[in-house]
Amino acid sequence: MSAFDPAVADVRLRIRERSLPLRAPLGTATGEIRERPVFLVALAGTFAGGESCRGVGEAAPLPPWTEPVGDCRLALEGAADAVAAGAAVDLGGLPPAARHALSLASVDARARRDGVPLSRALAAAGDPPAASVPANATVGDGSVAETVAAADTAVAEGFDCLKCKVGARSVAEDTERLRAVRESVGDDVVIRADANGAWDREAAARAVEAFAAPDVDLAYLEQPVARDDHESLRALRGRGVPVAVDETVNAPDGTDGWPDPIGEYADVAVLKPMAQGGPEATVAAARDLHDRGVDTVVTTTIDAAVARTAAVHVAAAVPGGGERAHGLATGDLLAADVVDGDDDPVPVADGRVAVPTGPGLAGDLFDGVV
Ligand SMILES: O=C(O)CCC(=O)c1ccccc1C(=O)O
Ligand SMILES: [Mg+2]
Repeated sequence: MSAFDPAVADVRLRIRERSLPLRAPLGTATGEIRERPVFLVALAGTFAGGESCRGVGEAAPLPPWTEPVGDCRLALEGAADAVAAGAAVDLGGLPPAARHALSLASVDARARRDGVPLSRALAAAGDPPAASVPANATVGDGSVAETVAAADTAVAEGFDCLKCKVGARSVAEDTERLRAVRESVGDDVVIRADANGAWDREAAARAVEAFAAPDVDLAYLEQPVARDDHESLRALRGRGVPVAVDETVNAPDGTDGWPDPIGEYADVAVLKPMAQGGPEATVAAARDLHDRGVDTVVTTTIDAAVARTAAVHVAAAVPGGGERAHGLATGDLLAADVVDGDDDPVPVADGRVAVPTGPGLAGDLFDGVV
């Protein structure tokens, strides 16, 4: 009997820790991201029906979206020890990145046993997952010239949606950056901005007013104010720029702190599977949000290829997931990954990612990485 999946016998859990440097630091309003610690986990055992059970998962902890790396390591080591001792592991009691790793390994194993892609296993029964999903390019903080150069490169690569980091400099400078990007890329490209909670209500209101102007034409502004400044989120609605929430709905302590009713506080919810505790929890949250009139955009926390591939399956399975761009073009931000670029099962081509069609995450592609 498995510790965290009652259908699995003789269960074993292997963990491998790595640290993946970014090619260049990603500038955000809360500092630079330079390196990503990741834990790869392999689940092996035997299903009750006698079929072999193999699944791969990943935890890529990143505060404040998830628990710190040390807590994640302890949680995973504790789970592996419990599994080895035949004791129960309560996935719900683990912090989100550790929970993501184990629930991903578990759903990958079940989808591989059933011979269906992870996206199919995650989607609602009568609702086929998207075959491909659009992705936005992620443009870090930088000077006007650097921002325009990054935007132009992304558009030349085929992206028609850009997400620019803002909030690291003044609202006036960010407006200048976005206006210059709009001027350079033209009217057919969707531009989003992400302030990572940098502003108070007054600065955010100035930003919204400036970004609503036709010479910027922002599609949405992500996390303009601090995660728990719910009333400012509500006050910023309906002023010409849709509001997206990220940190507000991706906190390590779960959904308890979400503003309610969420539809009064946000037009769009950015869901990070790594912060939501796994693929299944993320799809469930997206369905709930959809019922409340809030669209979901799925993004990574700059994860390694295992969790990035899982996020692509999740994006394909959420309601309307094939129709809007997701934050899934983060593989190229890494200087090294757990598979070579040539083996990446979810490359971005022309601004889209094809959803892998093999069983589970990507067939047995990741079995060697743990
Ligand atoms: O959404 C994207 O384009 C990529 C993901 C991204 O921006 C991100 C990556 C790591 C940590 C936080 C964030 C964020 O959305 O704030
Ligand atoms: Mg964000």
